[in-house]
Amino acid sequence: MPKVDSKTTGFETRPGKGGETHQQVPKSGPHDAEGHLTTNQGIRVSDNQNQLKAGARGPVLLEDFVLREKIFHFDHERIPERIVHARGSAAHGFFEVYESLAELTSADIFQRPGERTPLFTRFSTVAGGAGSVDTPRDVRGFAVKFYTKDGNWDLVGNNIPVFFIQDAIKFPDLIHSVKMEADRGYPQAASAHDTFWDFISLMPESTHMIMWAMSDRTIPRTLRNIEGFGIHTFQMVNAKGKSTFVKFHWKPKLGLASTLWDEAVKIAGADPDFQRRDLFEAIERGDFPEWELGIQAFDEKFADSLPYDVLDPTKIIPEEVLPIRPIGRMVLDRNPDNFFAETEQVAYCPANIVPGIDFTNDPLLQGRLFSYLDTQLKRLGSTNFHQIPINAPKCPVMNFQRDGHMQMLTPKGRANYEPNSLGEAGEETGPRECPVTGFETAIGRDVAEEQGGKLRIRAESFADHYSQARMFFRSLHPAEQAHLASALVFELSKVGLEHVRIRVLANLLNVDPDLAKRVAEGLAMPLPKASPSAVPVQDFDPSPAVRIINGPLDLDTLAGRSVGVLIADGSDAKALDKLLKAIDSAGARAVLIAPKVGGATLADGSIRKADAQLAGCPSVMVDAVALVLSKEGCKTLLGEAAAIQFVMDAFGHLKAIGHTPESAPLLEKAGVEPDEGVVDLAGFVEAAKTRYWDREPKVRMLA
Ligand code: HEM
Repeated sequence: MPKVDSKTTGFETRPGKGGETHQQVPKSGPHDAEGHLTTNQGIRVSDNQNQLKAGARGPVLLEDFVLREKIFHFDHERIPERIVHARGSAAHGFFEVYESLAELTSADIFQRPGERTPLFTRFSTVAGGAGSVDTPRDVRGFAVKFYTKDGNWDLVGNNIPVFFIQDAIKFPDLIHSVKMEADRGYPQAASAHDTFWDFISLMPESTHMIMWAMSDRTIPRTLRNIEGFGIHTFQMVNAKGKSTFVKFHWKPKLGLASTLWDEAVKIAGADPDFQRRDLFEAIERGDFPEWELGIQAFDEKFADSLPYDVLDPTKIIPEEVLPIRPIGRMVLDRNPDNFFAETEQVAYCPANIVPGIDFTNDPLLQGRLFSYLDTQLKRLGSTNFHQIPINAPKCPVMNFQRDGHMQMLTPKGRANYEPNSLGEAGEETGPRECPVTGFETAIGRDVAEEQGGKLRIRAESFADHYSQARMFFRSLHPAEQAHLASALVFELSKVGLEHVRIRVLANLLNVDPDLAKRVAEGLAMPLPKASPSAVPVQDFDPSPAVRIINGPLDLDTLAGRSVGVLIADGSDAKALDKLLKAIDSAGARAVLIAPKVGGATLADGSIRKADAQLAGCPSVMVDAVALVLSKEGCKTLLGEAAAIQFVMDAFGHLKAIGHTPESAPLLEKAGVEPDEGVVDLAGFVEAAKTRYWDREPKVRMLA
């Protein structure tokens, strides 16, 4: 008998002759409504379970256009993934400007206080393929497409304010070296291998970036906890044509937070989509991630006063030297409707700028201006990819460009060129240029330099490769310094070529002799002589703003974080509810974890459903843990390796552990040596707002 399953589908479910399931529009209709499955030509399909055959067991007929179209489309579902930044997660949102920036820029987006501009932001890792994991040690891409009234502006940055190379001509070499090695096809999404470090060891200009890349910045806890940087110096140009140099900074409202390396490795196994899931779920539950956009604005005189070149993308201007002016905020408040249509097909391009913003002569930026459009033609298959909804500007687009693969528009009339005089015959003449509102390239500095000869050289002002690397290392919290040194030991331990390790050590000596010594000891290698530096290394003042721990964005908070609450049969319902309420009030998300996903029978006889099964939710998935166990429940878990590991890892990853007195045997079995981060349930929510860095030397041998 057909079954009407109206609650879930509104369709009738009936078995076919071979026992297969057919979900069908009810025979009684309505047949004029939506809900009918069709081919791409709009032909309604009567059977989506069986091919057209000659006889029930006979050969398939070539005329089965329903089958052929379906399989044809499926066969072509994959498109080339991005050559870099292939794995990404994205969301829609808006930018809201705080005040008019008319004195700096004529960009429409920055004129009217409080005005919102829609945007689409994609975060990514760099080296791994589209199907790789979320938590390798890697730079995170931070690309924002602003759909302004004057056209699309793309700010295509990273979560690190500097880059590996100074000249775009080295980009293919850099990426070849970090990707899977050419002959063996591994490692995936990892820089810890010979070819990457071989290249780096020969590129002293990468030293500053290597300091950032080996720091905790490249193992962020979530995508909601990263900063973003435009990296290059750009220009803002006001209505009078006056230009000002700017650097763009995104500051996360939830602060900066990282994982420990051991934690990142374990997350990769427990949930390869950890950061993608986190972003998606936060937005789904209305916990919208937010960043503040700020600028460092400066003139040529200031630029000339700096001991480094502002056109060099391996340098920062420390916030202590030039404070950041907040200019607006970005809120991500809507997930994509379709991953492929939006996250995959979005095409960011640093060349997409709007009147009021302009490039500089940064040689890395200049090369990027060519690369993106070129690669996107290959990736998206047509010059018309700007018409894909996620890429299409939300302002009028009118020109005489025509035709091409996958042209979606149907321009009318004869005017596909200009100048034309078709208007005189009463016909449509099409759009025309506008010297008043059209994009004008800023007449910036370096005009004199541009009049020089054609030179394939690197500017001498780019020659200091070590002073800022030293400044960065010396600005870090001691725990971060130890992580950085250990990361170098880890990566170089995976490098089989000894001469490469020696060359890296020789470069590190220029950064900081103590760092080089720690890494050499960690590798059990003697220290070589320092490599030559093109210019003397300088001791700049430290920049505490680059720190995570105890830095300006190290917020003691539970907001936006997650807490794993372990329960088992016999747990106390009242204590549990009180804790859950406190976690919720602190702005965090409680994840109820039990040995079985169906839940646990609490002491009062009630059944509490779990959010996750213990074996499938190790403590690396959460920011702090609470053990709400009864004596009996705890006793049972003493025989469960997942429970012991849960506690052991939480302790080893320096997380707060709240617990009932009855949970003590589990702490003991997990080797927990109580400290100020191991507390009773009453003190837990406060304790859970931070990690316990002082614990680290007791649980880990760091370099
Ligand atoms: C400051 C230096 C750089 C930054 C911050 C940067 C950032 C990014 C980001 C965030 C993406 C991913 C965009 C997305 O989510 O779709 C990306 C993609 C890409 N980048 Fe870069 N990049 C840099 C340097 C370069 C250079 C020097 C080149 C080449 C000369 C380059 C070529 C590419 C290419 C080809 C893609 C793939 C684009 C696509 O398929 O849509 N990048 N970059």
